Order: sequence, then C-alpha cells, then structure tokens
Amino acid sequence: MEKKESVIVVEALNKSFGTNHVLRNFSMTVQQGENLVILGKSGSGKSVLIKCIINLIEPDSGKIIVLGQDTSELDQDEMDVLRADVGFLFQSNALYDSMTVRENLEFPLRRHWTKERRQKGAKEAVLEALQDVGLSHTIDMMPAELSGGMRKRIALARTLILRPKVILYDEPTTGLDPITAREISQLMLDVQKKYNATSIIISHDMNCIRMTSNRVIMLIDGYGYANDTYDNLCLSTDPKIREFFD
Ligand SMILES: Nc1ncnc2c1ncn2[C@@H]1O[C@H](COP(=O)(O)OP(=O)(O)OP(=O)(O)O)[C@@H](O)[C@H]1O
Repeated sequence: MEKKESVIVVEALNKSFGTNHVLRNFSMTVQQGENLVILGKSGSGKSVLIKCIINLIEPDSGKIIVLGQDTSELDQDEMDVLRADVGFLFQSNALYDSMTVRENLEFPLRRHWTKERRQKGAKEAVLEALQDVGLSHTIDMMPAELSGGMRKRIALARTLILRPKVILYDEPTTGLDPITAREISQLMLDVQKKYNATSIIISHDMNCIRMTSNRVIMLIDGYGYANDTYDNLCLSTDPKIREFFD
C-alpha cells in the first residue's frame, strides 16, 4: 500500500479543566488527503481537540505536529503563518453581516496576502472560490439575502480562498435540512478531490460521516475509543459504538 505523509500527528494529548479530564492520552495521525471524522457525544472534547490543534487551547501535556511543525515550539508569528495553511469552517459560518459576499471573501486575503499579491490576484481568487461552491452569482449579495445552505457554502469559499492544506470542519451540516446537508457533504468531497486537502471533520450527522469520511475516530471518555472506516464501525457489535449507528 502507498505510504502517505502524516499531516497532523497528535501524541499522548492530555487536557483537563480542573477535575474535568477532557482528553486523556489521546493520540491520532491524519494522512495527506484524508478526511478524518471525529465522532463523539456532546461534551466529549471534540472542540477542545480541534482548539488544541490550532493552538487556541494549550494542552497540559502531549505533542501536536501540524504540517511537520511542533506547535508548542512556534512563536505567535510562526503560528500565524501556519494558520494560513489550516482553514477552519466554523459551525456559525462567522460571515460578516455588514459586508458583501465579495468583501467577506477578500477579508482573509487582507490578513495573509501581501498588498502586491492582493492587487494582482484577489479578483480571480474570489471568482474561483465562488465557482468552487457553485455560487458565482451571489458575489454582490449580502449574507442576510442567502439561505442557510448558501451561507455555509460562502463560508467554505472563504476558507478555500487561502488554499489551505488542512481544513477543520466544525459540524458542517448542523442546522441544515437533509437535502442541503447532503449537498454540503458532496461539496466537501469535491473539495477533497480538487485540492487534495486533508480534513478533520467534527460531526454527529451520520449521513455526512458516511459520505465524507475515509476514517472515523470515536472519542469516548477522552480516549480514542475506536478508529476505523465508517463501514467497519457500522458492522460493530460493541454497544458503545452501536449507540451512534442505531
Ligand atoms: N475553556 C474551557 N474552560 C473550561 N471547560 C471547558 C472549556 N472548553 C471546554 N470545556 C469543557 O470541556 C468539555 C468538552 O467540551 P467540547 O466543547 O470540546 O465538547 P464537544 O465534544 O465539542 O461538544 P459539542 O458536540 O456539544 O460541541 C466540556 O465538559 C466543556 O465544558
């Protein structure tokens, strides 16, 4: 089998808040081009894990390597550079309501691109990102004029505009109707294919997980309880796993 590069490595991660031991010796590896789903009950520590990976929360112990760099060794500037390679799709979408779609998409370029690069490439970058999510016609619209599914697509376009090597999806289909949720899942697959991006997806939506995952890690009591494909987990008779699939 082809040996792929590890894009994210988490080793023996521990994180507690007082007596609440959220992550206990948690380890995982995400390979280049892979869509990895983290599945766990509410409060199981999925968001804490993602926040540790992008250094928004400091772990108590353990090691996190993102794109070959040990995040604990990076200063603020180096972390900012790394964050440009790690796109985050927030559950809330986090679009700016007072800006048009175009301005929302230009926003990350202001922070991460030089002025010269912006002047040369911003227009094309916005157009391509909108094309990727099938919403070129919304360029001059305001977020309030868009449906929930369209806002999610625009938020994804804004994530894609910096061509991230890694995309972190936080419950990408929550709050959407089943048909729109399916369209977003398909779009996530299209993005994986087009950009060969590596993704971590936090989700409870079993349809989304079935469609998008190459592998699923189940986070239970702070441990990586199971680590397998959706299809294999589906066949498991373990009651803790069945809880999610029945
Ligand atoms: N900054 C914080 N301070 C104290 N406790 C926190 C903090 N952030 C998270 N926690 C606690 O860590 C635990 C895991 O929270 P987390 O948000 O990671 O859960 P989750 O699996 O993402 O849940 P959900 O699916 O509901 O979003 C919870 O008990 C939460 O109260």
